Amino acid sequence: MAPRAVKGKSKTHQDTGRVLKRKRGEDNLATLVKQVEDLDLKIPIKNFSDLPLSEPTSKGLSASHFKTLTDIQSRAINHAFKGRDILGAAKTGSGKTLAFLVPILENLYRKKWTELDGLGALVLSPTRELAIQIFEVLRKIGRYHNFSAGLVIGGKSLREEQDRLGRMNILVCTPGRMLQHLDQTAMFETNNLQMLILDEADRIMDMGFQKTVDAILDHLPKQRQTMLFSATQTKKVGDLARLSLQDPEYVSVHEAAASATPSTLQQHYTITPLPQKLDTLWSFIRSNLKSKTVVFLSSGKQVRYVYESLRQLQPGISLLHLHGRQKQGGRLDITTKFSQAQHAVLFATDVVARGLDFPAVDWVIQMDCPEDADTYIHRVGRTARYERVGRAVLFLDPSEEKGFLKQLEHKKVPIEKINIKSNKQQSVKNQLQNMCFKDPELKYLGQKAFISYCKSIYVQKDKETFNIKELPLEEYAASLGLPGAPRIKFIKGDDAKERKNESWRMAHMSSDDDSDTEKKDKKDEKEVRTRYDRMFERRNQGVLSEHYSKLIDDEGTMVATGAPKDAGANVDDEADEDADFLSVKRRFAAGDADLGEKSDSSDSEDSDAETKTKDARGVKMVHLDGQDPLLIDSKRREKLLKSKKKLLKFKGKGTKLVYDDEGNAHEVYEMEDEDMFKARGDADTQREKFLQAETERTQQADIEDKEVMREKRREKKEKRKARERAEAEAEMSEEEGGFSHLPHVPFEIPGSDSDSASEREPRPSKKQRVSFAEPDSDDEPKSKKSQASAKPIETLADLEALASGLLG
Ligand SMILES: Nc1ncnc2c1ncn2[C@@H]1O[C@H](COP(=O)(O)OP(=O)(O)OP(=O)(O)O)[C@@H](O)[C@H]1O
Repeated sequence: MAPRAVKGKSKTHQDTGRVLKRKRGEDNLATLVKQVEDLDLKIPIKNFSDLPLSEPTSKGLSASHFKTLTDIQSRAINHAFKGRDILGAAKTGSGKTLAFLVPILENLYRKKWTELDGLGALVLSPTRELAIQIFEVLRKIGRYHNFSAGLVIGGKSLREEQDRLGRMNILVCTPGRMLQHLDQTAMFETNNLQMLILDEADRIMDMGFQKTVDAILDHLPKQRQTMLFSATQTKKVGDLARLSLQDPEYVSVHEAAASATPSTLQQHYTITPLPQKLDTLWSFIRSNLKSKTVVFLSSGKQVRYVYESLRQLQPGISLLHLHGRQKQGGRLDITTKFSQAQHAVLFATDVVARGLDFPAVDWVIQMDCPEDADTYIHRVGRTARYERVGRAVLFLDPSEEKGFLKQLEHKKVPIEKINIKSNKQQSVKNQLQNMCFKDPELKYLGQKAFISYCKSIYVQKDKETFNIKELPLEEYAASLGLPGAPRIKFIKGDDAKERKNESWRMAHMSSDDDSDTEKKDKKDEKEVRTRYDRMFERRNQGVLSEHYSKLIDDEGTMVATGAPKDAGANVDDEADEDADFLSVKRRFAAGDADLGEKSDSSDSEDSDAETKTKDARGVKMVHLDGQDPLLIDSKRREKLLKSKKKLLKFKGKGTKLVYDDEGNAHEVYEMEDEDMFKARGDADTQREKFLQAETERTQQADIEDKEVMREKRREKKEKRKARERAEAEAEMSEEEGGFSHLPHVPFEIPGSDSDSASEREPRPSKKQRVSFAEPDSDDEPKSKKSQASAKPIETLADLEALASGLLG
């Protein structure tokens, strides 16, 4: 008996303690709400400790070592606390992220937001990398809160995300994926949303995202708090109207400042004619091996080529590259590697131009001129972040100088001209040419890079700065190591014709010359062709050029590739070794099949549906049922054609049949007997009837779906009310001197055991704390450490695992 009495007594004490704790929590919350109401917006706040903050946020901020507020934080957070719509503009690296994350946590906390309330805040980011970064900061400072938070950026199964989305309080996402969920995830409701945040707002509101963002906005309640942040803020009336902003507070930190860029940033430009850019970049990298540098290029293809080619030249510093076409896992690995590196060069497109906070970047090099001054500001903002120093250099072609400097001046960007020391300039042109000749893949990348660069110039709106006709394209192609400027299809008009003819004329220049014609005839007689002849025939035959012609001297040997002259003498030997790889005879059309004869039996292992032949000149061909013959013009192609899986592509998909009871095969959809069809009335009436029946069916389904949703909502509400009633009763009994067995912990997220909200008990007996797990600071007690600690995120898988943990 006695032990039971002790146990009963201690339980009573526990319950009383819990009730008191809850009461204290309620009182603190009421005080917090009052402090926020009384907040004087005119008094700037210096320290986070001076802000009316909840305990979990205060702890999260100090554990992340944030003590004093930056300007934008000091001017935006208090307005945001009061529920105002905000247009926040501040220089790059000035701490805009916390300026919206702290209000998210605090505003939801003061509203006692729980899982049952659904989505409370939505943060939109233009890129996945930025979304991940924002989510990580949220995890850090929100680690002591109980909100559930999720990252929705695509790159993984929609189904997996769908299951968890309905239980999120805070979401950080990219617009495309968000819209997909809003359209397709039945249990995902946003009608309770309190806050919408657009980071890099001007980018999100611009043309590229316009339709997606408008469609997202259609799903969101009009009554909400909306906050927009960017270093280059939009104030376009149209944009503000689209977002239904209500009397927004324009918080601009740098509007009155002398410059739009951080004062700790040194900015320079150098006039580098297009054909010298790569040499200049190489020279820069070679003389800054102990630096961390981001190099911006205008397209993913440019990035790939510059990365691949310079990597092969082994500059003595680690090189990385990042562009939007890479797989998400790889992208995350690269950002992590670059963040952690002390010295490295990252070649990137504008996918990293905005928002990314790589630590300690020394240099930003803009090898390709950005499309406008805003993009320039964001790019250079990857260095000189939060009071650190940094340097930026912009490479300008002489034709770009006037127009672009005007733009920069207009945007208050202070920039000075510098010259490259000629004794430091190294040329890689010859090496690149050599590499491109040896490696057709590299040459191919180079050609793609060339074309995409030209395209990027051609599509620019600012014709004062970007004029493709003023660019020395032939020399530029040579500087990339290419044997001539690839033909550019998108340049229309007379000019294009000229170029095309020029290119053709160059390619056939030797045959115009009598002596060369003689040699050519002799050459044809003996069928002796060099490796390079074959290489040029193999790919991009339209690319033959003056440059290539120059590279081949009268004897047909190579002279100008940087390779020793007698290397040319060995060319034929090498060519023999590589005969299969290089014996490409694309000029024989596949339709020339009747020239062919059956190949020998060694090829007979291939499927029955295909037969192999050789044409009169020995080129192998594969004949597939009912298809034009496919040419085997290289080893690679031959291998490809041996793969049955790959051959399926050429064979068509086959037809699906269904069998009736007698075993007769039928098409899945067969034409009905015409008489029977007519017997049922004329086609229009039948169509009408069909449409009507389908409309009724979908309407009925819609009604049923809505009923199910209503029922689920009703259940949720009832459970919530039941819980509140129970809490009220508990308090009553406390006041009456009794105690309650029902503990109350505000902002609790129910445990992860059950899948749907409707299955969960209104007050789970064992609660699972869901926190923004993060390695703890040393000063935390051990027990708490275990709650909030997690291993640092290194891969996408880690991040996903973490998100799953949060989403439970
Ligand atoms: N109050 C603060 N105290 C100390 N460091 C801070 C504070 N606020 C932000 N920082 C740091 O400053 C850096 C830049 O912050 P953040 O990424 O939020 O800048 P931003 O204004 O969003 O930049 P961008 O315009 O490039 O997106 C980060 O490393 C962040 O940790």
